[in-house]
Amino acid sequence: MASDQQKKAAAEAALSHLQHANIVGIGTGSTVNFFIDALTSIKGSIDAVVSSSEASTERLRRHGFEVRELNAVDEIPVYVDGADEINRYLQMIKGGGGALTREKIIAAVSRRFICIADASKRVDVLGGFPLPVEVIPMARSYVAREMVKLGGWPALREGFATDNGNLILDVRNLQIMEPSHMEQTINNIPGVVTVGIFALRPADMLLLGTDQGVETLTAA
Ligand SMILES: O=C(CO)[C@H](O)[C@H](O)COP(=O)(O)O
Repeated sequence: MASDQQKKAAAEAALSHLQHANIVGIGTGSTVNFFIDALTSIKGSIDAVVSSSEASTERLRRHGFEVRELNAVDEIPVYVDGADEINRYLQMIKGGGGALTREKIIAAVSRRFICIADASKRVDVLGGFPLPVEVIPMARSYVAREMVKLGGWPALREGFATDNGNLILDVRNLQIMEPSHMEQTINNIPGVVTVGIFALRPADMLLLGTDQGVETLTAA
């Protein structure tokens, strides 16, 4: 099955895990785009959505969803988002689309985080995918040097600014054996807005599109 078909199958499977949530948190990326499209079939049962990026907001509005500011909601029952890599503990690397900061904030507010992904995203050790780090522009070189001290090879994502007006360093060559520790270490570097490791708040459930169908995984 092509990866797009796997993404679509995982996205559609997420519909049956919303459990009548009145507010749904929406991630960013091509898998989430399939989810947004599928969500239209139950639009009537959702009061509003909270979006993690301008791109998702635009798609949601086009489909007629009410997009609510995060500050206007107290709690989000369920958040659905993709991942660039995910391990057996449902810890992830995210940020391939550059929306990692807003994604991490919405994940923190949400009661349940459902990750939807194609089979290629499932890994034993995080770090094969270049780790995105959102940085304040004036700290770019300093943070890059700090990444080198950690053994990484940082590269500026050329011609890209996040929805928050910041830059992204994509860091290769990191074998992330202790994701929570690495998440804290990198987040503590002055100038880092967010690192794309989601380990301190992992997903609660993974819906993985595979050639054999959609597998449902909870943390090992
Ligand atoms: O973290 C993300 C965006 O910041 C995405 O969830 C991640 O990049 C996966 O994207 P896709 O569904 O297109 O493979």
